[in-house]
Amino acid sequence: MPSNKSVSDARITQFINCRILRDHCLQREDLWVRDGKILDPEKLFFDEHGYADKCVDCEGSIIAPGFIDVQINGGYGIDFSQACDDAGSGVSLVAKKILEHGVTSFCPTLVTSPPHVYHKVLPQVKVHDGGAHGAGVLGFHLEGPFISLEKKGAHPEQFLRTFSSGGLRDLMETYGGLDSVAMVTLAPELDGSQSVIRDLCQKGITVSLGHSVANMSQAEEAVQHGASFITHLFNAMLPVSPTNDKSLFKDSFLIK
Ligand SMILES: CC(=O)N[C@@H]1[C@@H](O)[C@H](O)[C@@H](COP(=O)(O)O)O[C@@H]1O
Repeated sequence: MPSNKSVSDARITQFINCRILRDHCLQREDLWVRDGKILDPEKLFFDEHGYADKCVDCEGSIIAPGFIDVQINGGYGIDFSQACDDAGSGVSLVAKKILEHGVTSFCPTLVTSPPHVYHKVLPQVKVHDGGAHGAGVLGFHLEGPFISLEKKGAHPEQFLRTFSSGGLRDLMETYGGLDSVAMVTLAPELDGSQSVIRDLCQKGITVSLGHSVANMSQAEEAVQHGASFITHLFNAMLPVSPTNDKSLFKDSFLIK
């Protein structure tokens, strides 16, 4: 019997023989979907008197939300931070491969690089949805170059920058544009960073704090200006200890 057309014309799919994550464990249950939305079977049967139009046998597979990878620098022989002519193909290859590992969307990430790398790579990749062809691209994650010299970690020192031209101008000179950018990692203790955080957030770009020697009040101010993420927590920031009230780490609780 088909779905109840008086409620909706959209077809209903029933996934059977699958395991779904509920209450912290995998449970054998059917899953009902209409128009991309999971349905409550009780409402479907008793209120709507609806039934599935299509049945899919999952043969014991797990149905779970996809992973979102917000920091991936490349893979499968591709380095996103290379200024090449076919950056789009590199991103597409990685998008296809990571789908096999359950990643359904991601942010191709560039480490601290000279301006010509951003100018070359960023325009070649557009934000797009995922599908059977590969994971969706949420936009670039630009990790640096506005980070702390002291906590540069593996990032090349010669390309680090400060907001010496006032903020937004430094961003534009360095990155060339922000159209395909989803996230920027920066150190909030750099002069001018607070207005940059506000400007980025107003453009819908997520600001992540990292590679930083920020103290508590600098991190707190960054959160107030819109920062909402921390890049590789514990790594490349001041250490935390019972007597150290300076670490950015303590502010991760505020961000949460
Ligand atoms: C503490 C530190 O410096 N961490 C960096 C990280 O910021 C960077 O994203 C990654 C790139 O790795 P890749 O160059 O091998 O892709 O390298 C290191 O893990």
